[in-house]
Amino acid sequence: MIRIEHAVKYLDKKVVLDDVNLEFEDGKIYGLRGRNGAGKTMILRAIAGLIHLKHGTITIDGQIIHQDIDFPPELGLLIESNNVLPDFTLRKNLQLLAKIRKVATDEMIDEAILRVGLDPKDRRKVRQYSLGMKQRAAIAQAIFEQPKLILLDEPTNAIDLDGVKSMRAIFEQEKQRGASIILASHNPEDLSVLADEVIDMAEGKVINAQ
Ligand SMILES: Nc1ncnc2c1ncn2[C@@H]1O[C@H](COP(=O)(O)OP(=O)(O)OP(=O)(O)O)[C@@H](O)[C@H]1O
Repeated sequence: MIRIEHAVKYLDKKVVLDDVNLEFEDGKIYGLRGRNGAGKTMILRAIAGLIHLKHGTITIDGQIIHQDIDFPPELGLLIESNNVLPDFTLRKNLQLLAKIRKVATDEMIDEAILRVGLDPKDRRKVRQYSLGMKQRAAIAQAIFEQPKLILLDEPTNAIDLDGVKSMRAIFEQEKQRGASIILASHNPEDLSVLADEVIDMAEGKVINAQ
């Protein structure tokens, strides 16, 4: 369970999170909707522990971010800029990350790469991938350790039509596995097909009551 209480964040003297209060139950998919600049990415960054709030708290299973823990303990993350290292193969990327938490085996890594429609034996560096392949690689990175919480910012961007369907199927399977997913999307179908609950945001505020 994730609880955001009175979250306030300023950037360049502008309020980007304005007294946000939200609760996310385990095992559900939540969609964040809103115009460019509404604060969707900021919410994801805050839950991931990537920004410090001016006021308020974010509690993950009873532990407060930046007080009890630095980051959510089991996190899969795909936020905006692609953070897959471009000068390694995707397999090497995931193997390097796997050394940190030591939960993912080589089999889990290969399975994640196959699930997103890429080839674990591909010798190309991620730099040489197409835009859509890079996005698939980022999805593989977000899911390969079977995390409890998955945060996805525009996960289906740049992915072809068939690919979008299979990525949505992956997110559904992750939910069935027990993961909680919070995704920001401008794709209405991502939200209508996937989300158990949609949260509307505008100007740093949540505008629909939960
Ligand atoms: N590095 C930054 N410095 C200053 N302001 C920022 C920075 N990053 C984001 N902002 C501001 O924070 C606000 C919320 O941005 P955020 O990226 O959360 O929006 P969003 O809802 O994800 O938009 P989009 O749909 O375009 O991805 C915007 O007003 C944006 O200008």
